[in-house]
Amino acid sequence: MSNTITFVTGNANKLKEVVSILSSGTPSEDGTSTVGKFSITNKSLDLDEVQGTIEEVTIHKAKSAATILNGPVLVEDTCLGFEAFNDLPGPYIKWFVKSIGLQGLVDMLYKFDNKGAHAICTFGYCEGPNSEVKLFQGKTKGNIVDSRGPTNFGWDSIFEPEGFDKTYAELDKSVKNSISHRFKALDKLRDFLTSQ
Ligand SMILES: O=P(O)(O)OP(=O)(O)OP(=O)(O)OC[C@H]1O[C@@H](n2cnc3c(O)ncnc32)[C@H](O)[C@@H]1O
Ligand SMILES: [Mg+2]
Repeated sequence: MSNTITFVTGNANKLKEVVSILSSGTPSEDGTSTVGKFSITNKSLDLDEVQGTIEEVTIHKAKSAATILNGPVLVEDTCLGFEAFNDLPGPYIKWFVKSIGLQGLVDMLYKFDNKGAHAICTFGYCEGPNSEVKLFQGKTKGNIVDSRGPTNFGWDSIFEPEGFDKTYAELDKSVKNSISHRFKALDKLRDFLTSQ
């Protein structure tokens, strides 16, 4: 089995965070990271996303990527769910951001006192087209607030993680990358890969 895993994503900001977290802040120049015996490289592809739970969406993404690339792949799907909405939009958050914007998301919670939200990141690792997909999930709780900070990465500017008075967008990248949903999921993935 090849020791090179391809991280497949169409999102440059995700990729930056993954490389930075896996290389503990000092990424190699070509964006490749090393975890245990594995070298993680990347490819930008927009994979089809099915409807379903975050697990189903991630498994489908991983299988599609492993089939297209015919080798070991890593994919990731990110959810943002509101407590007042029984964890919706969840895996559909991307389409909500696109269609109603950040202010629209804030307005969805206008009538509710509970502004609680969960950011969930799920990595799917698949060794090849006929292999099972292994999932690694991380969750960070926070609150939805009026947009503060740069708005270049998804819903970062309206999510204030619990225990902080800054949004993800206002926090130093190194701080976000030490508490985020993505960091927690990568911690589990790193444990798995280093034990292989
Ligand atoms: O190709 P993939 O990896 O699927 O990249 P994507 O941008 O389509 O990402 P998702 O399908 O996982 O959708 C997640 C949405 O949440 C956004 N997002 C993901 N991680 C985020 C983070 O850490 N902070 C803020 N927004 C984030 C992202 O921009 C999307 O709008
Ligand atoms: Mg996507």
